[in-house]
Amino acid sequence: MDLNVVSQSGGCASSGCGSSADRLSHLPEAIRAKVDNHPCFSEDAHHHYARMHVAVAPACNIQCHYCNRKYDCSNESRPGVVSELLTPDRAVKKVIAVAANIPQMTVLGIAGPGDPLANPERTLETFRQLSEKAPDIRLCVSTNGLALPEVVDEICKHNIEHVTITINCVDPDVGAKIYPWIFWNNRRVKGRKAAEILIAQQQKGLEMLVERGVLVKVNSVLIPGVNDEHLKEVSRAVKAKGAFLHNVMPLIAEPEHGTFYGLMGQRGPSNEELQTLQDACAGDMAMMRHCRQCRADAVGMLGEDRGHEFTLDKIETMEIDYEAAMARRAEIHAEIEANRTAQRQQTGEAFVSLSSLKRGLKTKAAEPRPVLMAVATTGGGVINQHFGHAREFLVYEASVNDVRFVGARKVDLYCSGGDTCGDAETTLQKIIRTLKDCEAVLCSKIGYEPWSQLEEAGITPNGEHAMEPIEEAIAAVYQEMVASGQLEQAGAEPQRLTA
Ligand SMILES: C[S@@+](CC[C@H](N)C(=O)[O-])C[C@H]1O[C@@H](n2cnc3c(N)ncnc32)[C@H](O)[C@@H]1O
Ligand code: SF4
Repeated sequence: MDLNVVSQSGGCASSGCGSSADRLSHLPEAIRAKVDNHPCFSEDAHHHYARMHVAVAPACNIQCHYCNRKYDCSNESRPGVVSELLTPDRAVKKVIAVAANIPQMTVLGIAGPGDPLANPERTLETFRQLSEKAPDIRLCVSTNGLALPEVVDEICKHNIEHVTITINCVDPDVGAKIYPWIFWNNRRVKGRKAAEILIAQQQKGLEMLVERGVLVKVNSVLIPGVNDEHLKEVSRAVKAKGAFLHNVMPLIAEPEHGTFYGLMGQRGPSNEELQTLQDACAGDMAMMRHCRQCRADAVGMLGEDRGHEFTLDKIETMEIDYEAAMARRAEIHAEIEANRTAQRQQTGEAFVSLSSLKRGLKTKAAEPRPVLMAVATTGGGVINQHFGHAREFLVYEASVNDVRFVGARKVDLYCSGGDTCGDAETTLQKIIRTLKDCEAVLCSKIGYEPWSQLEEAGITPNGEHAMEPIEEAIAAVYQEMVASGQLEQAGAEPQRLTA
């Protein structure tokens, strides 16, 4: 997570080399303690800790042109999608079962499938029971913000320290193109007026939460041609009000989802468009780039879904002693933290080496160009996944200044056995297209076929850094590339590493 600029923390500004874990160290202790093991609020934490959502909130008080909660597919990971709705009692049972079986699970979020605050009794009852029965789990909630100001105090009563508000605009003319209606004071309000009310409530809710010391993440859906340029203004506005993090997410719009945008042929942004906008907003605001746009009943590490292991029939049969589970969880968290410290030290050494490379450059123009590299990992902050088993690749940008995470890219599984058969493009070709702007792919192992096709496409496969911390491995590969002279920029003085 790029935390070079952090507003709610009191305005920390750092620059120069530093791993994502190190960047957390610039935060005031009280804030670091809140995000350090929160996979959605800290990029570094998402390598080590898991989250879950419980689907207790079916209704919504507004309509967004990109949302249709009726369309469900159990194989699909997308916001608003769920397999089964839960009562608060059942949700609590499920959370306890998951926490006992997945000790890395530190966060329980309520994010739908509708709006949690349009279902206040169900949402608050779930939080009330959990804060009593599972006090070691962080609670958070995700909302469109319409009902937020009225429930802020109630939320704070349940010890909720993290809230996400979806803010797609601060201009009602833009809002009128995203929201056809809201339900407000027992009637339906449409068009510009609806957007005006929604925006005012969101901004008021944000201010109230910040005043009470709650960390606020703002989600914005990037809708090309509708709010793309406008999101920079949104970023500035929410930063000024004290938001902690801005998460610009790509619109998902397929005709078969039955949404207005899907049916109208509205497209989502490309990876490049998303990254360009995130970079443009980053000057003003700390950006989240590791969001996986989870289902409203997701369970596990970000990017994975273990919900099928915890269906109602399965949890009914589980006998859990949560006192004992809490002790075990604490032990495992201590192990995770010991590993993170060791990784931080290793990565720190690689960054010292990058810094000396930068100092050795004669001029700015002589700097080797930055490159993108993709990584296959199952978590733990290390390169530990076979190329063929990856369902997503994490993409990092390496330069002489830094190694920074820029995003996760989903792919179809290469080793699924059902590749070519009649498709115009094979699974491997699709993966290569997804990674076409990357210079290298780092994984634990890779087969002969993908190796040769990646090379042919100009992407260097690399299996030499298995089990190494990700950022350390990337820094090492980058330095090898610089040493070989392959990253020299046109017109710049040639640079060679001597060591
Ligand atoms: C399903 S919503 C639930 C919480 C709440 N109702 C809200 O909208 O903030 C979770 C997040 O997914 C986003 N989302 C929903 N449908 C989406 C889509 N088709 N494309 C991109 N983001 C979407 C929402 O904007 C929101 O930020
Ligand atoms: S506010 Fe959330 S649940 Fe409601 S329509 Fe929009 S995305 Fe869907």
